[in-house]
Order: sequence, then structure tokens, then C-alpha cells
Amino acid sequence: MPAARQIFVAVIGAGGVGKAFLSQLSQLTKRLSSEPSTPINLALIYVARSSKVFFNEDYSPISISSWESDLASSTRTVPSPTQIADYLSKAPASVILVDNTSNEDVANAYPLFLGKKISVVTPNKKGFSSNLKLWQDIFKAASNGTGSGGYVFHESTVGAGLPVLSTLKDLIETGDEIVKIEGVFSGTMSFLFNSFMPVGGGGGSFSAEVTKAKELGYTEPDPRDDLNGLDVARKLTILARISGLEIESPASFPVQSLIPNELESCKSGDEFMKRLPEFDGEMDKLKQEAAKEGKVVRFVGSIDVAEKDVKVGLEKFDASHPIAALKGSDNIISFYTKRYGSNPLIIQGAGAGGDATAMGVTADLIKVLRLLL
Ligand SMILES: NC(=O)C1=CN([C@@H]2O[C@H](COP(=O)(O)OP(=O)(O)OC[C@H]3O[C@@H](n4cnc5c(N)ncnc54)[C@H](OP(=O)(O)O)[C@@H]3O)[C@@H](O)[C@H]2O)C=CC1
Ligand SMILES: N[C@@H](CC=O)C(=O)O
Ligand code: NA
Repeated sequence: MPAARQIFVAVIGAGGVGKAFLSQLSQLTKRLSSEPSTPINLALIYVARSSKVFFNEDYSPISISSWESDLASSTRTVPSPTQIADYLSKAPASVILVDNTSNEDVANAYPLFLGKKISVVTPNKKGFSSNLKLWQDIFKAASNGTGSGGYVFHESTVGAGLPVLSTLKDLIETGDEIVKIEGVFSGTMSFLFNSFMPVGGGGGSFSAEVTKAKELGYTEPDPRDDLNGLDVARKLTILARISGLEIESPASFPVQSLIPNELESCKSGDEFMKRLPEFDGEMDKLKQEAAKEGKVVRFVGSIDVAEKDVKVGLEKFDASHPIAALKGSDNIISFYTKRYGSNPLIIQGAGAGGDATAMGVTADLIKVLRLLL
């Protein structure tokens, strides 16, 4: 039996996606330790939430079955991203950092982590959809970019675990030309409109569906980041950049917000959620207007690569349209390319939720393992 190869995993963020990831990591660790050809000793060495962190100075592993209680009872001060990078870079084995937060400071530090040979896998969109320089710095540092640092993968930043980014990269790397990408890119928006305005009529109040989407773990930590269209704009920024468009930021193209003007000034997500029912009447009006034309409304996005045109917002669809027929949190993403002609390559399925998102993160971790071995 060959000697086992040691790889360390550091996890920042243990909310809906983070917890599901840690559970998948536990399964993966067991499976890899008994691989006959190349056993891998995958060890969790760092776990953090926003105000709690647990790790051992000597890099001894954290038990995957007791991380939650270890973290809860820890009295350590939460280190800055620079301190985390310093700690991880001195580890006596390769480290994969899994960022399950939506934190901007952690994302801004990806070039630093990668430059120190720490690989990064993440569903956090901030690093890939904020200013263009951050995107460029990440791929200048990464070994799967033009650099020589760690590896970076972020499949779950678009379409949760659905193979959206890997498919787009495969199309491009095999010489296809991307003409247009369009569809439903938000699990939250899909769920909201599928349940508030189902084909055939009916549906609950809009604000009640927003509460449900939050409870189901589909929304961003602050649901206003979904309702203002920014989450979809971030995803389209990522897809457009991979397709070769130098999009400066998600504010570079038109994005329709569903936040009522009167609620723009809400100081917290909680205050916003409390006042949202006041505006259910406006959403009902939208539903009735569409119904008069025999249509439903859905929140969609598109990238016309040749025209360099990106847009995000509401559109009406006939009941027979595949976008109108989506269920639950499903995303649908159509790639129109030169090779596929007028029949696009279509990816469809759950676009949000802890398990579905963590699956993409765990699959990315496996990709890094293959590259490290
Ligand atoms: N939920 C989904 O369906 C999908 C989510 N994503 C992305 O996955 C990421 C996580 O989403 P989700 O799990 O739903 O969000 P949650 O709000 O459930 O979890 C976020 C976690 O990050 C922690 N956190 C925040 N800031 C920091 C920080 N500076 N240092 C350490 N930990 C921090 C929070 O700590 P605390 O527990 O203390 O609050 C929490 O544990 C987001 O970037 C989201 O956009 C992507 C695709 C789908
Ligand atoms: N809030 C997002 C989560 C996945 O990216 C969504 O609803 O799609
Ligand atoms: Na994906």
C-alpha cells in the first residue's frame, strides 16, 4: 500500500453552504483515506464563522465530527485574512482554502492566498464579479491562470452545483464561439416567481414567498442582494468575463431592481423584510397585467457576446415557454454557440440551496486534489 498523501483543508464560513460542505467533506475524507491506489489523508485544520474561529497552532487536525462544538467553545480572536494567509502558508502540507462566506475582505485576499500557494475553492461571487482588477489579479496569481501559485475554482458562483462554468470553459477551450448566454440565473428569483406567479394562476403573496426563500437557504445572507438584481448581475459578470468580455463591474450594465423605492433606505435586512408586505399589492398588479395577456413574469438575464450587451430584469413569457415551466429554485441556462447553432446547449436544475451548492464546492475541491497529486 503506497504512503498516504497529506492535504490540509481550511474552511471559512459555516452557514447553510458551509455546513453542507463540511458534511460532504466528512464523506469524502473517509472515501479518500481508503483509496487503494493513492490514499489521501484529508485533514480539516481551520474552521471559522464571522465571530468564532478554531485551529491548532501546530496544525493538528480538527475532528470533522466535533467541529461545531469546538468552534462554539473556542475563545480565539478571529484573525485577519493576512494573518490567515500567514498561518496557512506555513503549514507542513498543501492547503486548500474553502471560502463559504459572501465576505468581500476574504475575497479581496484571494490573490494573497494564491500567491502563497494556498488553493482556493469557493461559491463566493465577490472575488470574481467585483472590480476587473481583482479578477485579473486572481488569475495572474493562480496556477490554473497565468501564475504559479495555488489553484482556484468557483463553479458554485453560477448556478450553484450545476456544471455551468466548466461547460462554458469546455466550449471555449474546444474552439467553439459563444454567441449568447441567457436564462434564469437566480434560485431565489426562480422560486419567488414560480410560486408567486405559477402558470395557470394562484400563488401566495410575494413577501411570504421571499420569507420562504430565505428559510429554505436560497437567498443571499441579506435577501436584498437577490431582489435588487445584483446577485444575477454578479453571475452574468462572471460568465461574460469567461466569455472574453472585459466587464468592469456588475454596475456596468442595466439591472432591474425589485426593491421598492420606499424601502431603499431600510437600515437592515430585518427592517426590509418587515416592511415588504406593504408592497404586495404592486406585485399583484404585475401578476394581473401579465395574466391578461396569458403570460407570466420571470426574472431573467442575457449576455449577447458579439454586441457586448448584458442585461438583467423582468420579462413576460407565454405559459408554454420552458422558462415559465421551471419549478422550485431551478435555474435554466442556454448557451447559444457557433457549434450548437440555433438549438442551444441547455443546463437546468436546482440553482440554490446548501447541498446543491456544496456539491459544486466539493467537486472543485476534488479537482484541486487531482492537480496537487
Ligand atoms: N445559499 C445558496 O443557495 C448559494 C450560496 N452561494 C454563496 O455561498 C456563500 C455562502 O452562502 P450561505 O451559506 O447561504 O450563507 P450563510 O449566511 O448561511 O453563511 C455564511 C457564513 O459565512 C460566515 N461569515 C461571514 N463573514 C465571515 C468572515 N469574515 N469570516 C468568517 N466567516 C464569515 C457566517 O458566519 P456566522 O455563522 O457567524 O453568521 C456564516 O457562517 C455566499 O457567498 C453565497 O453567495 C452560492 C450559490 C448558492
Ligand atoms: N442567492 C443566490 C444563491 C446562489 O447563488 C440565488 O438565489 O441564486
Ligand atoms: Na455552477
